[in-house]
Amino acid sequence: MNRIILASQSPRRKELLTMLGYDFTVQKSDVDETVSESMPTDDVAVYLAELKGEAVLKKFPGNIVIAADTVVINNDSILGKPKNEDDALEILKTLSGQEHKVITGVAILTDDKMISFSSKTTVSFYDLSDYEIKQYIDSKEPMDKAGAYGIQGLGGLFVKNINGDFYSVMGLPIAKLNKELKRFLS
Ligand SMILES: Cc1cn([C@H]2C[C@H](O)[C@@H](COP(=O)(O)OP(=O)(O)OP(=O)(O)O)O2)c(=O)[nH]c1=O
Repeated sequence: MNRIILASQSPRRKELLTMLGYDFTVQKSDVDETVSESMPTDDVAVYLAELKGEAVLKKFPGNIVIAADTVVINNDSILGKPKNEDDALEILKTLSGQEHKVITGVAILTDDKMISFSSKTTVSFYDLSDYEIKQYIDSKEPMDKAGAYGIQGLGGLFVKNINGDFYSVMGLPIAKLNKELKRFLS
């Protein structure tokens, strides 16, 4: 059966794929997201999206799988999800007053073909006081998000400028995905 499966546990990705109007189910991928330090940081998101997609397709062959990964890159280092509140504080201090990159990689695959692409956005933050950061961490919003913030939530108050696709920062570049998915399915 050619059904669409979103290989993601992210509620944001589910919400965003719903906007495209396709029927789909959700399966989480459970892959080890450790990557080699020698991999160029700009390639990591696509690599992980492919890995997640392949893991889910292996369990559910014969379907169309969509997977994604979002990374925040600051001075060529990847800032993942915070391990704890102290880590969130460190990450947000690093992003304060600076410009960083957010790359979301997407893979679409079936048994016999796979396409992947990425969407890069530049985000700059206002200067953040320690008090503002601590208040934000108290909201718990940063804890399950790359770079310890959510542009779609209270984290949006930190954003001075964004150059690229808002939805890609949130986890899924829906306009590009819409075009690529149509092409993939035709
Ligand atoms: C920068 C940023 C990230 N995020 C989220 C998107 C992703 O869910 C998360 C990055 O982690 P990911 O590893 O890309 O995704 P995930 O673990 O949440 O879900 P899965 O691997 O099962 O698909 O950070 C936001 O929601 N808003 C933001 O502004």
